[in-house]
Amino acid sequence: MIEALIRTIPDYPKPGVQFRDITTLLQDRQGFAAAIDALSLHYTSHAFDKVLAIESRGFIVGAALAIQLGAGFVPARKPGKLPAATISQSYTLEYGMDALELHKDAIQPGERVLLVDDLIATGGTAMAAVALVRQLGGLLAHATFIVDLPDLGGMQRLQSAGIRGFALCQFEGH
Ligand SMILES: O=P(O)(O)OC[C@H]1O[C@H](OP(=O)(O)OP(=O)(O)O)[C@H](O)[C@@H]1O
Ligand SMILES: Nc1ncnc2[nH]cnc12
Repeated sequence: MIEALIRTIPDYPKPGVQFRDITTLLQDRQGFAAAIDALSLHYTSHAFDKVLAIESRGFIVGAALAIQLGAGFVPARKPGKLPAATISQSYTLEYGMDALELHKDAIQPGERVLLVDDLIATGGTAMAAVALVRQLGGLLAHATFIVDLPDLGGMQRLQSAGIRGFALCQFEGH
């Protein structure tokens, strides 16, 4: 059901990319709630101090999930957006390059962190977030997504870093 509510836009933002658009899921009141419930249900036997979500689509999923899991919310933002002292990590995307920043005081050493984004493709974005959390001494063993694009290998990269990834649905191809 969740998969059926996600729209595919061919050749966006550049030729060859099949863009998996979650806005059609978010605008469906039952679909959005079902997605957050399913992600939350997956972690009933876990305890997290913080949900760390990635700008910008990750914020939508991460904020809702943080409330359901009873965790604090930490935004990982694109460069120049966070007002206090930050650490930074650059990465490559399916369609470009970018960087992520985290407030230095957003995570305390030993805190258990759940990484949240709407989608994992190459895993470049998620791995940058992992590096930032670990630099601050956070414990990051789980990452969760609505969509996984398995052909791009992101989940395997997470697994190699000792992180257990979970996604509600998969789309084959790019
Ligand atoms: O696994 P990867 O290859 O790193 O790609 C996944 C990332 O790409 C998208 O974000 P995007 O950078 O397009 O930003 P947005 O959320 O602001 O649209 C998506 O929301 C993930 O964060
Ligand atoms: N194919 C894709 N669809 C939507 N978001 C993405 N982020 C990276 N690749 C993507």
